[in-house]
Amino acid sequence: MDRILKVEQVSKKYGSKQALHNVTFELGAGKIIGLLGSNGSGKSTLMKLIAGLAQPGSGSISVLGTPAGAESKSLVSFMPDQPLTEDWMKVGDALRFMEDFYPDFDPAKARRMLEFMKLNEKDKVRALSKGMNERLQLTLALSRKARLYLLDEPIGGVDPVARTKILNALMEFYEEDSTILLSTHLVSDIERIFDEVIFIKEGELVLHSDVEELRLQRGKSIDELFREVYAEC
Ligand SMILES: Nc1ncnc2c1ncn2[C@@H]1O[C@H](COP(=O)(O)OP(=O)(O)OP(=O)(O)O)[C@@H](O)[C@H]1O
Repeated sequence: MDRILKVEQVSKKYGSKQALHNVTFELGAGKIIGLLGSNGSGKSTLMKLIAGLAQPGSGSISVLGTPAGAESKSLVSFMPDQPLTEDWMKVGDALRFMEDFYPDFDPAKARRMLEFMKLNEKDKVRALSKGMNERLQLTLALSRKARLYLLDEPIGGVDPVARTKILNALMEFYEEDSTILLSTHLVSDIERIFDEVIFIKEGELVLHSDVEELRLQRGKSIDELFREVYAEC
């Protein structure tokens, strides 16, 4: 396996709250992986650690052999659950900001994505609906040339039609030798795009599997399995 990400025995506490406990997994190249878990299970914390924006209490994370942190930032594009943009910006300003900040930002790809997303460079960011804003954030994150894309709840608060549009954009603009780790708790709408899934529950990894194998072994959809695992959450 061409390994992109290695997470080894990672734990993280906030005060006395154990947000992650002994999480270990590896991801290969060219895959879309669903990071699935109910609210508060530790998905965003794990994403931030992989992005190098916070440090684990113990354990280690590396991206293509480089420890997560300042040096791995050129390999990882992160779409956090909070927008990357400022309210005063127009969509075009957001593109220019990304271009100034990230040498690997591809403005031509961003413009193609904007067109697909039906966004206009003259649109004001603060006037965008939640769904349109998520389309913009996804455009910004996917227009960098990274090896690993971390998308934290990219379909969080939007209706099913907008979700389909966002997922179609993901499939259309995804670079096939890169890896996407996408967190969500809205499993049924999105499971069709996953090659692998990771289930995280109360800070612990409870399952990491290839989606086809899982469907064959258990004879259930990922959504059905998700509902079983998180039934009491
Ligand atoms: N900065 C923080 N300070 C204290 N506790 C935190 C902090 N960030 C997260 N937590 C706690 O850590 C646990 C994991 O939170 P996290 O945001 O990683 O979960 P999540 O799976 O992303 O949840 P959601 O789906 O609701 O976004 C939760 O119990 C949360 O309350």
